[in-house]
Order: sequence, then C-alpha cells, then structure tokens
Amino acid sequence: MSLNSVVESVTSRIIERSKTSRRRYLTLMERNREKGADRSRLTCGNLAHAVAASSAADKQELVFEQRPNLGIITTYNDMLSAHEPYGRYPEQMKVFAREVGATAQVAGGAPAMCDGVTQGQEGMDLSLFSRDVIAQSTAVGLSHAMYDGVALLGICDKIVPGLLMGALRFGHLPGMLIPSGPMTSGLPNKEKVRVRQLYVQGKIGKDELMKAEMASYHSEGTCTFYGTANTNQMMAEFLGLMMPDSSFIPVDTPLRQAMTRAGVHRLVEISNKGKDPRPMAEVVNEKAIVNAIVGLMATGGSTNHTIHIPAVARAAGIIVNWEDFSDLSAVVPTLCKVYPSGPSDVNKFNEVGGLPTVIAELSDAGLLHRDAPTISENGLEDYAKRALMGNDKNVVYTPAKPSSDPEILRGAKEPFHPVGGIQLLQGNLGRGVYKSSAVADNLLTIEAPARVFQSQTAVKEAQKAGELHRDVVVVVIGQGPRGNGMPELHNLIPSLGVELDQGFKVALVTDGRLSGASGKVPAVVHVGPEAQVDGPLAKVRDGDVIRVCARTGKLEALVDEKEWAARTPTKPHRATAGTGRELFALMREVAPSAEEGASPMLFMMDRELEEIGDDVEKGTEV
Ligand SMILES: O=C(O)C(=O)C[C@H](O)[C@H](O)COP(=O)(O)O
Repeated sequence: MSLNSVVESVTSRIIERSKTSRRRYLTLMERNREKGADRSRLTCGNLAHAVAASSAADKQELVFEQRPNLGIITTYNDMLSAHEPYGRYPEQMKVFAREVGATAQVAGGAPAMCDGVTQGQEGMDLSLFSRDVIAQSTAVGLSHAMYDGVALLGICDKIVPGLLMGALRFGHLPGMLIPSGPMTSGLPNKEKVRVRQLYVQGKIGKDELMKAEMASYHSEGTCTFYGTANTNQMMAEFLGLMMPDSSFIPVDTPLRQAMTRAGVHRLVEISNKGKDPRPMAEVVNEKAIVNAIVGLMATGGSTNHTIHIPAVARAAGIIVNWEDFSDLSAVVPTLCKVYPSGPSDVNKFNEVGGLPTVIAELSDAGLLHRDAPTISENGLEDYAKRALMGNDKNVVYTPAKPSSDPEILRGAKEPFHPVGGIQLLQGNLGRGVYKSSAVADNLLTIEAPARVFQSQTAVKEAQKAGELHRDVVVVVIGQGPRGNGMPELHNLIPSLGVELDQGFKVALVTDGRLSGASGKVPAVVHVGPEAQVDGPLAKVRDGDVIRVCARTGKLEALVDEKEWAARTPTKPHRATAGTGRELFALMREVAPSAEEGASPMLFMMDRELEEIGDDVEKGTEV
C-alpha cells in the first residue's frame, strides 16, 4: 500500500521545520568526519596512550593495520537488573569483534538509574536529568577519537535516550544499540497491582507485599511490562538502530548470545572502516523519527517517549512537537495490548508475534516509511522478520507471521482501536499527554471537582484520610522540569486505583511524569507550561470543575473566564535539596518544556549553535 497521506504530510512538515537545524547538524557531522574524532589524526603519543593497556595483537591491529575499532559505551551496574548482564558483554564483544578482524575497546561508562528503585523516593528527582548526564558521559567516552563505530549498551528508561543524544553528536560514526533481553515472567503484573492495592487498603501486611514484589522482580533482565525500557527497545528497532527482532529475546539464552554476536559482526561491517559504512547521522533522519512515533502509537508505549523522541530528534537537528504525535495518533491504529494496556507481558507479546509482526502490519498498511535507512542491510523490511536460531548457531531470519493471539496483538485491519494509544489533550489548562490505550472506555471522559496538591506524599495522605473517596480530579503541580526535575509519580497509582475500583471517577492531571508502567487511571501528564513558570495549572483551586476528555481532546477548567483571568498563579513549593538534588540546580534553571524534550543540555546547545549559525568552522577553530 502507498504511504498514508498524513504520515507523508507530517514528515514533510518536520523536514521543513527542521531545514536549518538539520542542515547545520549534517554539516557539523561532516566536519567531524573530515577533521574531528578520528584515529588517523592522533599523534603517536596520543595513540600510544590509547593502546597502552591493549594486548600485543590488538596493538598491532589498532596501530599498524588500522583495523576497525569499536567503541563500547556501557551503562553496566549490577543493581539494575536489566543492565546486570552487561557486566559480561565487553569481553564477549571483543571476542566477537576479533572473529571478523576487528577490535573493540570500552570507550567509557555512563550511569544508569533504576526508576523502579527510585519510584516515590527523592532520587527520582534526578532521573530525567540523568539522561543529559548519560549523553555527556557518552560524548566524553567518544571524544577519544579512537573509534570507527559505536556499540551502545543500555536499555532502561533515561539510558537509551541519553546514549542516543550523546552518540548522535558523533553521528559521523556508525552506531548500534545492543539490548540484553527481558527477564522471564514472574508474578503476573496484574496480580502485582492487585496485591499493592490490598496493601494500600490495609488488607495485607508488608511481608506479603514484599513477597509479591520479589516474585515479580526476580532475576536479571529487563522488567517484563511494556514500560519505558521496553518502549526504548521498540523505538530503537523502528529507528533502525538495533538488530532486527533483537528487543525481546529473553536474557541469557543461546539466541540472545547469537544475536549479540551477529550485532557485533554487523557493526564492524557498517563501521567507517567496514564494507558498508552507515553513519548514525544518516540513519536517524526525519523518516526514522516518524517511524518511531508511529511505533509508539501502534504499541501503546510509554508516555515518556513523548519527551524522549523530541529530545533524541533534536540531538540530530530534527524538531518534532506534540502536534506531530497527535496527527499521527489519529491515523495509526492501536495493534497491541501489553501490560499496562492489557494483562500480558512482553514475553507473551513476543511469543505471539512481537515487533516483527507489528512492523509488517504497519508497513503493509502504508503507515511506515519503508525507505528509511537502517543499520540492517535491506532497511526496514528486515525488521518485519523473525529472528531464529540457525543450525550453525547463527541467527537466521524468516518473514513475520500474523499474530497468533488477537487478545494481545492484532492486524492493522482489525485493531484494538482505530487510533493510537497516546493522545494530546489541550485547553485552558495547557496541553498534556494522555495514554488512552490502558484506560477503560467509560473513563475516557471525566468531569469532577479538583483537589490540588504539591507533592505525591500529600496525595497519598489525603487518600488514606478518605478525602479522595469521591469523584475527583487530582491536580499535582510543581512537578515539571523547572519545578523539581519532573519525577515520575507512579507511586500514586495504587492509591488512585483503589478509589477507581470503588466506582469513583478519578483522574490525575500534572505537570510531572508517570511511569511507562502506569495504566488504568486516566492521567494527563507533562502538562505545560508547567506551574513553576506560572502555567495555567498554577491557577487551579480546590473545587474547580475539571474536564478531562480523551474523546474530544479537551483539558479544561470549567471556570468563569473573567474569574480565571483574575487569578494569581500559585508558586509551588520546591523540594530541591537532599539526595544530591542540589547538584542539579543548573538544570532546573534552564530546562525547556517537556514538549521540547526537557533537556537543559540540548536547550543550551541549540542556543550556542544558533550563534555559530551556518559557519561551522567558526565554532571549531580558534
Ligand atoms: O517504565 C517506566 O517508566 C518505569 O519507571 C519503570 C519502573 O520500574 C516502574 O515504575 C515500575 O513500576 P511497577 O510495574 O508498578 O513496579
């Protein structure tokens, strides 16, 4: 089928909008290639430092034979279950690289936060900004000019976007994300939620809750719900930056190992010294970004990606906004119901067809740019194939099959919803993002009096005191990037879920974020402009009737216009000290809105690049 006209027109307007910034980006990457980070330009002293600790064989290849050298950026730590397997990866990857006459070095490490560990804690206030730290760490690693290609080891929430934002500033280099796979399914996610709600109601004790949590989070590997980490994997495949069908192969299996090996071999091939160089700057173009947004809509992925995709795009000089998301959402059907949108987890989703089936369906329906460049040889069509173990322990690919379970994954002709799983809501309260894929039909419109809070703790206390035992729109302000760094407020979900289950109409409206794992509670998140900069949420008062309607796309306070205009915005209380939060003051000071990607680093970068304009050399030579 030919390309959908809305996909086409949204892409055209992104290209038009990004004309100047993209041109400047590509010019700068070209300049990097010609004069920047490359081993051939290092002095003997520089190079000797870089290989001092290498084996004699690697020294020979790196210095005298000029073989391809891969730089590995690792975000390993063994507290984060998804990243624990990466401890073993660099040594294995070096062996895989040698098999094809290349070398690999660990170029650097970057931090990796677990949002599961920091959920509801002060540490969560560092989470979104850690993405910039990861991007900068990636740049520091790659600044050593030793590499012909980049392997990015990261999976979880801020880590993949951060790695991409950093690596894309070295976009003259080819790059690939290498995932390590989900953990086996433990206690079903739905059951975990049920037990949590029993705890909130005081019906079970802490020991029982702890048992359930540990039965859910029980081993190495990525969490099995379709939250931000797994949406990252989807995004990376749709961007063409990961090996096809590599997202959801279970951790620590022969196929996972074969996939990592195939990935390293392919990365050598596409490296700047390989036979088919594919620089990241060319792979991540406007079409690839649109494909990633289409993937987000069709799978009902994490709301966090309405912040991450704009930020990743911006790092490549591409400007997207929520209007683009909204227009694409109107034509992309929801094909998946994976937890929190349905009861099944990513392992089950993968068994019944997984991403290859989704990509095949969307591609056949004309909803994807089939000509977007990818790291895989034949472009996007390779991503519509299933990866299997071949007889010789190599990965082999076969065409994707239709879904084997229509309760989890459907074709584009008989979707769960004719529109995408994420919507834009707007009105006199600003504009925010709403994940409709997980919300029951009867809750898509909620009109109820507001209760305004300035912290998660205050909401939980009010719920405990029975104050939310009614129809209510819970408004939590001061949670945006400039307020307190924009934490996820997922800890509110059990408390609000209890009220919802009792038949009350409850919604959440906030300038903060929610976890990708949040589902059934209707929530408008990332509302901007945020209260900290006097956005309209700061004008809401207890008792104002708020309308949250996913059917009409409205987010409104039904307050007399004159009265509304006369109100003074509340200055939210800011908790900005303790647990290292004070170190991030600079970031809070300059953070742009969520819609712009909420990256202080990119905001300041753009400001400086604007001064340089088209004269790239002006910014590089003294
Ligand atoms: O996906 C995201 O955005 C996350 O933040 C993942 C976190 O690990 C969740 O907050 C865990 O949530 P539960 O499933 O309720 O335990």
